[in-house]
Amino acid sequence: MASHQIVESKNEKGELKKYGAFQNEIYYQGMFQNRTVEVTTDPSKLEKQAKDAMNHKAFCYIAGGAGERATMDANRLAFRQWKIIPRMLRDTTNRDLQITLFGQTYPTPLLFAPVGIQAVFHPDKETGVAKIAAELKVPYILSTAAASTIEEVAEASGDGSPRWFQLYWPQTDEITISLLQRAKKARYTALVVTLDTWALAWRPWDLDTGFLPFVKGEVGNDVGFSDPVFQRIFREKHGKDVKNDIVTAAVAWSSDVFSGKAHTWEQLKVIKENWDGPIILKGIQHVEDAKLALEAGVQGIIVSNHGGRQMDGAIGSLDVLPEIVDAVGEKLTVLFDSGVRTGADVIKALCLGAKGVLIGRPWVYGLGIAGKEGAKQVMQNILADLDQGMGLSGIGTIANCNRSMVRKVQYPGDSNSSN
Ligand SMILES: Cc1cc2nc3c(=O)[nH]c(=O)nc-3n(C[C@H](O)[C@H](O)[C@H](O)COP(=O)(O)O)c2cc1C
Ligand SMILES: O=C(O)C(=O)c1ccccc1
Repeated sequence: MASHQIVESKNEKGELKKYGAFQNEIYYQGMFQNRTVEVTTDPSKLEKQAKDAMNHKAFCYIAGGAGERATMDANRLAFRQWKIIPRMLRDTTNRDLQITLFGQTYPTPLLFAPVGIQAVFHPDKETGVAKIAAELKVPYILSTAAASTIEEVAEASGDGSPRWFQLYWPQTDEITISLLQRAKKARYTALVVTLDTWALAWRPWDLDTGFLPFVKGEVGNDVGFSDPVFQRIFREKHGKDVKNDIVTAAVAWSSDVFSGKAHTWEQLKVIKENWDGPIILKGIQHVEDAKLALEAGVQGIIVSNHGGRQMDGAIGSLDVLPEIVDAVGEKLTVLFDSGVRTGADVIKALCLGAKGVLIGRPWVYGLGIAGKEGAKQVMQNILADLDQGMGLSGIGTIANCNRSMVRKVQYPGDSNSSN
């Protein structure tokens, strides 16, 4: 049972713990109070725990969203309104959480969403999270806006561990191609191209706290600053090396990557010509864009509104998932993120047709609270909750998730807690 192996661990005598399944592992730790890190198991308390533990600006950066956070609310409300209809008298004692994406099998349906500048949350940063992701065998998706380099994260994640690269698409093709070559060489197996953040949104919390460290050159430019093509172009233009003027270099890098200029469908050609593995477009919300993605010849999409951090007023991401799956789900691998907080949320997204689910803020809070082990604990909690919830819903394998098991119902009291 691949889903059980990854949480097997040994006691002091070297015996395998008899509690193998995800939920038993967490129950066991809770009952005997031997959790190695104290991250709450209550999703509605996680944000508050992070707020108390973290530097104020860094906390606001994670917890904040675009505008009045209406899309963040819509993401949660959509999850509240979709309800699970459990099945009974099915043998689901041994659950299998495996999925297969692009020919690769993974023991769970979760992925670490790409998250930038992780050094501002904890010194463990990307390299630390990549390590615990490898331990969990959950794919780690490295952001272009990282505080570690492509090569450092590959090294930390180790041979054979699943890692994908997320591209913030530079305006300069030569730089794009160089990033893709580096990611290929460092054996990232899939490429996520984020489409919704060619300019940063109006984010009041960051504006009010003055949080934009990568533009000032403080942190978060490691992928760019370590790039030989970016370095050469910078030298030619400015007559000096990146390392001798990181403030100017940061402006040059961030204005190439977050240029305020959207690319076009035609320009995807450059990426397709320079990447051998699967290409996944992140930030799709409109069914017509999903169809254009199919026409463009990519292999997957991530139905996402960036966790409500980009277009405020945009629809809750879960609400567009069914129509997108109906339109392209047989031909494209449809992944999902935005607003996933619990095991039940994962089940809902899978029942609505997602083939895998990315987790954003929750593990970042865990990272802020207790470093990489905190991030790991949060993912394990969601996995345990998912494992248990699958059993209680009569779902033995991920393939059993289907639309007959969910229904949209609007109760007057539905609220948007667990942001
Ligand atoms: C602090 C933070 C930084 C993020 N940085 C990136 C990034 O560098 N690249 C990217 O594609 N998405 C980024 N995202 C968006 C996530 O990948 C994901 O779409 C989002 O967090 C999902 O919503 P959720 O937080 O409600 O789970 C970031 C999200 C957060 C919270
Ligand atoms: O904050 C984000 O959502 C994001 O995608 C980002 C943008 C710039 C730098 C780092 C992360």
